[in-house]
Amino acid sequence: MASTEEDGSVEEKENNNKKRTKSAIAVAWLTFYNIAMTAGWLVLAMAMMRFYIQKGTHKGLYKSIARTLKFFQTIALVEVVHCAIGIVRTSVIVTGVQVCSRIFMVWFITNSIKQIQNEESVILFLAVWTFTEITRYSFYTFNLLNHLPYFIKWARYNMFIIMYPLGVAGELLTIYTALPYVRKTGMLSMRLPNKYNVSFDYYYFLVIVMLSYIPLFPQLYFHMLRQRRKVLLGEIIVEKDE
Ligand SMILES: CCCCCCCCCCCCC[C@@H](O)CC(=O)SCCNC(=O)CCNC(=O)[C@H](O)C(C)(C)COP(=O)(O)OP(=O)(O)OC[C@H]1O[C@@H](n2cnc3c(N)ncnc32)[C@H](O)[C@@H]1OP(=O)(O)O
Repeated sequence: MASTEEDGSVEEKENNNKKRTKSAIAVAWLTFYNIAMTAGWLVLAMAMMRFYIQKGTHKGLYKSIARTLKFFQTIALVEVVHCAIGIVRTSVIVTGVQVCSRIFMVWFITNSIKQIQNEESVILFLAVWTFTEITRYSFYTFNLLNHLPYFIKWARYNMFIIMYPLGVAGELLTIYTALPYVRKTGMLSMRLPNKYNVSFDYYYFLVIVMLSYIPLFPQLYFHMLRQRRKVLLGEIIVEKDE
């Protein structure tokens, strides 16, 4: 009996040690990840400002930062994995929608349709994303290091109130501007007859994407409002299990 109890406590200790080691690894990885992402978006911010100061126009700005933007925005897919394996307490669905819609904007809209790259709406969503991500990743970094300045916490949970609608406006305007080019060129579309016997019209797909902002965006926005109440006002919020 005594030995069983002893075994039990050894096992328990081992499990606790494992949990501690795992969370230490998770914390180390997240700290590294968030520092790298803060740096990446800071580089983007500086590149955009330098371009604008030197050239005095936004024309050509997207092209000049496209590679860095594609790299750091695509890497953000890792955040869906963070949620899925449980190292951050965030919904996979909320994070998935946020990250995938951004990746879609970057790769399948702005990168694929050269004619729209100089639109003001592109600069609008780029500026908003950049500001948001610098704030968000520095918030996570300082939080993990237990040295979170209040102004970063304040900015993380207040600026989105304006930034989210502005970012969405930039994204929707960009897709809207892309529609005539997509219709004219028939890009990424498949018309019948073809050997796969499949028809796909990218133009209508984009219309559906635009419409999908109506049910999806409020969910992201209200999620952030709930997070805001929890973090800034200390409200206890019971989230439904997924
Ligand atoms: C294929 C075609 C798809 C087309 C889809 C079309 C539909 C699209 C509709 C959607 C529109 C989106 C538009 C969007 O792109 C526009 C913009 O972004 S504009 C700029 C403004 N944006 C924002 O402010 C972004 C706000 N969103 C977010 O911050 C996140 O993405 C979100 C997942 C929504 C919310 O974040 P989260 O739930 O993680 O909240 P918290 O930050 O409070 O964190 C919760 C806890 O998790 C910990 N955490 C999370 N991530 C990390 C990390 N990287 N490192 C460390 N810790 C992390 C965090 O600390 C919290 O922990 P705890 O509760 O323990 O304190």
